[in-house]
Amino acid sequence: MKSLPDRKINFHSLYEIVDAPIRWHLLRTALNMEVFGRLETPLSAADLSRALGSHAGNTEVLLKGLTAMGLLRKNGDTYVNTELARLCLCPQSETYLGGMLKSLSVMRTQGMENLEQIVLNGPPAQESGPDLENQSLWKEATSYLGAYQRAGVGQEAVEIARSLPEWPGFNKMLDLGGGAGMIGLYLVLAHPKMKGVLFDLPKVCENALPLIREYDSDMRMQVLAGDYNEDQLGEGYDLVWASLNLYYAKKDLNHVMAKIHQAMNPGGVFISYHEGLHQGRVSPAFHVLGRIAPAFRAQDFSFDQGEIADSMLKAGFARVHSKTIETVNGPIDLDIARKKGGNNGF
Ligand SMILES: C[S@@+](CC[C@H](N)C(=O)[O-])C[C@H]1O[C@@H](n2cnc3c(N)ncnc32)[C@H](O)[C@@H]1O
Repeated sequence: MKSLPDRKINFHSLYEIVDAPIRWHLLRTALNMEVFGRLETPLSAADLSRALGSHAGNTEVLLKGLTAMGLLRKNGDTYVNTELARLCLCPQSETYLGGMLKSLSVMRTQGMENLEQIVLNGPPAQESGPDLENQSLWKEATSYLGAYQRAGVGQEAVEIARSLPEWPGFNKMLDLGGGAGMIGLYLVLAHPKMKGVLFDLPKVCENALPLIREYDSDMRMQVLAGDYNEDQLGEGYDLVWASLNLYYAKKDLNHVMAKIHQAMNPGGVFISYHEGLHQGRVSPAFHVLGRIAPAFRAQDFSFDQGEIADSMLKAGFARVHSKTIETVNGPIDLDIARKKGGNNGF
């Protein structure tokens, strides 16, 4: 006779894997139907369904699901946005992340519906994912990148840069591949005198400039359009900031790094903010999984831990200090490089 297994396995994490797409379907549907925009003030499911022209019963099911996910609060018969939904999911908010989340979901899951075929046969013969070197894609992304940068990433950059002993002496900074340019703008406006330059692809700069001017009446932030693989980056920088954008320099990272080094003043500081994969590229999970769809298309573009720091040293930076910090973008490696000269003692 067989005996029953004498084990008590905690397999709850497997349910969470099954549930993950459910959460996204609920959120995507609510974003598409502009549910959050209407729940700034409390509404019952019946009132909301009248406003949306939707099925009353299923509108209530949707609202209950969003409440269970912590995006709405239920009070009696009415539903209202939580703080997170109010700030990040209402289209009228300056920190609306709905556009970015929808675009991320496409980038992160493209091709996954045929995953068995891809695992069996290898990457599709024709590239099927978004072309991340396409200027138009980044141009369209500028407005949602701006909201993302205003939602805390800009302030995070300020905290990092302000903790540098060189901070008070900075006069000019470069936000390299900065997209909407808000991170550079936060840095510049947090400093009494520093001016800034956003460097990005020409079509992106066209969209970024009016966004920057909304906040920068003194014109402390300028825009320099170009491709960092081909063009010069300007000169005289005391601080260079590059976050989540050096992937497109990967064909020859050392070449771009040498240009960054050359564009900086003696004693200048270069802060790189990128993921660093380790343990044979299986960790951190957030980055491994977030970029696994392109990896299946043979476009595994994430950085290894130490890759950027090595390139900084090859380019002639005197010293690199690296550390991993927890961010809204998961664990991020900060590689802080110093150029010889100035008052930094190298
Ligand atoms: C993921 S966004 C990151 C934006 C910003 N640094 C941030 O952290 O929010 C990548 C940026 O790199 C820029 N980029 C891509 N290829 C580039 C190139 N060859 N030269 C300059 N910028 C480039 C894109 O236009 C886009 O703005």
